[in-house]
This record gives sequence, C-alpha cells and structure tokens, in this order.
Amino acid sequence: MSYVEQVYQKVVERNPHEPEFLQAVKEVLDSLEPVLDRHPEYQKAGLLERIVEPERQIIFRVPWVDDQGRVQVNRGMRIQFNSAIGPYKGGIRFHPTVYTGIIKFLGFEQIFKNSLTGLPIGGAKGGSDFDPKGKSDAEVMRFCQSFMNELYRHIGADVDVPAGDIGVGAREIGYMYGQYKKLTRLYEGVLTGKGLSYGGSLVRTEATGYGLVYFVDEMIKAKGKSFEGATVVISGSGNVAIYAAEKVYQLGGKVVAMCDSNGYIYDKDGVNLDTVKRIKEVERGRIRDYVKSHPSAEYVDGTGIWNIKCDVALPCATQNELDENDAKKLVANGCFAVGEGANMPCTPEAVRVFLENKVLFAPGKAANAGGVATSALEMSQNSMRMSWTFEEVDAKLKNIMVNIYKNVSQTAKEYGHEDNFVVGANIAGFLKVADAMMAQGIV
Ligand SMILES: NC(=O)C1=CN([C@@H]2O[C@H](COP(=O)(O)OP(=O)(O)OC[C@H]3O[C@@H](n4cnc5c(N)ncnc54)[C@H](O)[C@@H]3O)[C@@H](O)[C@H]2O)C=CC1
Ligand SMILES: O=C(O)CCC(=O)C(=O)O
Repeated sequence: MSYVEQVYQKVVERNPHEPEFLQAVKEVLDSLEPVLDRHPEYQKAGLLERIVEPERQIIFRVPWVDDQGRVQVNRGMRIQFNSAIGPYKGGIRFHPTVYTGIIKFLGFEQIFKNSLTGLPIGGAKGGSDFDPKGKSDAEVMRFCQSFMNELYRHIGADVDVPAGDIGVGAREIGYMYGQYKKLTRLYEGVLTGKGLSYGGSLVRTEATGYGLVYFVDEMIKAKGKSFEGATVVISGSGNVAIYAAEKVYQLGGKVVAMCDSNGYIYDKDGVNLDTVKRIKEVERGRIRDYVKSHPSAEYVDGTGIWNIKCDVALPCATQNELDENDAKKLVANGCFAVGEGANMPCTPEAVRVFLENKVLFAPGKAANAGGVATSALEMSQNSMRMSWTFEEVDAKLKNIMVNIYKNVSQTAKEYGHEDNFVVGANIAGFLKVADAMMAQGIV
C-alpha cells in the first residue's frame, strides 16, 4: 500500500460514519500520488496525516425559544481545519442535514479552495441542524443570537472569520454580527457577507455566482467556445445560482431551468431572473410560484433538472445532487462544460463520466472560490477601514478567477493530466498549504 493509501485507510477507520468527508478526502488524496513521489519529505513530516485531521472541532448546544414559547435545542459546530496559510475562513450552514460529516467535508475542501485564491486564508466551516425554512424573522434572530453566544469565544478578525452558506444569508449574518458586537464590544471584520451599511463589501453577494461564470468562461474560451448563445441549466435558486444566472445573461447565454429542493422550472424563453429574485430573496417562497407569473413555463416536481438539454450545466444547489445517470444524460444531450457552483455537487462517478467524455469540468474548489476570495477582500477593506467600488472589487474578483484557472490548468499539464482540472486544483491548492506546513514545524 502506498503512503497515500495508508493515510486514507486511517481516515476511513477514524471516521466510519461520515461518507461525505471520506468522499472529499479520497478525491484529494487520489490526486496527490505524483506530488508525494516528488516530495518524499512530506511523508517523514506526517504531512498527510496532519492535513486530514481538523486542528479543532467545537460542538455546542444552541437553545432558543420559538414563537409559541417552546424551548428548542439545536446542535451547533465550528470545525477549524487548517490555519497554515491564514486565519480560519469558511461559511456557516443552517440546514437539517448538517452533522459533523458534512461540516468536515466542507471544511476540508475549504483548505484547498482558499489556498487557490492566492489570499492568506485558512480553512474552516461551521453550521447547525437548524432549519430556517418556515421560521419567523424573530425565531431566526433568537436562534442566531444563541448560536453566537457560544461561537463568539472561538472566532475573531485574526482568528476565524465565518460567512454564509446554505441557509445563511444577509439576514442571518446581520443577527450574528449584532450579537458578536454586543458580547465582545468589538467592531471588527469577524464575519463576511455583512450588509453594506456595517462593513460589507460590494460584490460579495454576487461573488460566488459571478466567479463561477468567470472561471467557466475562461475554461471554455481556451477551447474556442463561449457563453454567447449558449443554453445553460443551473440547479438551485439561492445565492450562488441566482448570481451565476445573472452573469450568464450578461455574457449572452440563456438560462432555461432552475430548481429548489421541491422541483424545477423550465422556461424555454429564458428564466426571468427578476421573478426568481422576488420569489427567493424577498418572499422566501418556492420556485413553483414562478409559473404563476410565467404561465408558458413548466414546473416539475422532484429532481430531473439534468434531463434538460443544455450546452453548459452549473450545479449550484448542494452536495451529490448530480449522479452518474445525470452525467450520462448531459453527455448524450451534447453538454460540453460543467462548472460546480456548489461544493461537491457531482458524485465521483459523475465526474468520471465527464472526464471520460471530454466534457470540460470545473471542480467546485476552483470554480466557486470567488465567494471566499471576495470575503477575503472584505476582510482587507475592514482592516483598512475603507470600501472599494463595485467595479474595483469585481475587477479583482475576475482577475483572481482567471489566475485560478491558469494555475489549475498549468498544474494539471505539469503533472501529466492536461485538461483534468480536478487533479490540477487538488495539487495546486495542496502545494501552497504543504509548503507552509513544512515551514512551520510539527504543529
Ligand atoms: N454562498 C456562497 O458564497 C458559497 C456557496 N457555496 C456552495 O453553493 C451551494 C449553494 O449555496 P447558497 O446558494 O449559498 O445557498 P442558499 O441557501 O442561498 O441556496 C441553496 C439552494 O439550493 C437548493 N437546494 C438545497 N438542497 C437541495 C436539494 N437537495 N435539491 C435541490 N435543490 C436544493 C435550495 O432550494 C436553494 O435554492 C452550497 O453547496 C454551498 O456550499 C460555495 C461557495 C460559496
Ligand atoms: O466566504 C466565505 O468565507 C465562505 C464561502 C463558503 O462557504 C465556501 O466557499 O464554500
């Protein structure tokens, strides 16, 4: 058994009930064999054993009172995975499926994604099994305050800087920030994705979706293709999906389908984004409401969005939402590029189908890094006590995404896997963290 295989075996033994975490670790380790051949010193330093073990896992009780006066108890957690290249950084997810396996997979991915941005940020993730769906604003506020009553002692502008993820948007960040400030008396950049009136950065809302499309645009341009006139299917209808769609339209493409966890809409004339924004960002409603104002569009319950014919597919909802059969369907329908806006939305079997069929495939840790990169730009602005314009931040974001594409594609080529951006992203993200860990000793 190779060193890499031995390390993976230990991870399986230690984390037997966390399939998502094992999936994320396996994908990265599988890419690293050639790196270990070039760097035998990593084995002596136990580098892989250290990188797959979180530096710290904090799990805590989150009690709160609902609108009926009943006490509810959720579980909160923050997993501080790796601080070799900067303070811990990564989102917070509120969703009933949250448990350590999900937060560990996300925290692990975040290490390499944050490294790829070229900015000094380490990897972490947090969350709770709290479901904001159907809760009143007052309930969400009480939950967020209780969550922060514990979390505040573990974070700080130079220690760990959380942000949003599924179920955590501007409203939740605002409530958490208010409580942090009340508890610590510090007005500092401890969270990103803040509102513009209290330290947020322009473009952070749009950043993950825009960044994804900047990356995919660069990847397809290298093969002589473009978004101009392309038909695009985007799963999800949350933060990432909405702003990916907005950028696709700006580049001349047409988004024909979007979804939520209940079902999908198909609008052959192009999904009207103003309607989706109203339903999702203002009314907090369901995507099925779309057909009320667009009767020529169709709503279909359940999964199945990947059966729709498209040139480019952008999975922007959640992990493992696109499987082998979906991938085969996309290939059969002539899809030439897939970009992961969500974290790990394609199963390993689906990724294999794309790579075998020469579909250009942009893995999430490279393609969706624009969100966290712009969070790091928010941290910089907070430290300087100033704000950049929309155009300034957007230009920096675009530049970061183009550089990630270059780094990932060059690394893939250098290691003999041209156009395999999964291998390129894993190796390029890993090398910087490995170098920093080697320099800092066994800690
Ligand atoms: N918000 C950000 O800046 C970043 C988010 N991501 C990833 O992007 C993905 C989406 O996150 P956000 O848009 O921020 O969350 P969000 O909460 O704004 O939206 C999530 C969307 O996914 C849909 N969804 C959830 N579970 C689903 C399921 N099982 N089937 C179909 N649809 C489902 C929801 O209905 C919603 O439309 C997640 O994987 C997240 O980790 C990645 C990088 C940054
Ligand atoms: O902006 C951030 O700090 C984190 C964004 C995020 O959750 C992610 O990249 O998956």
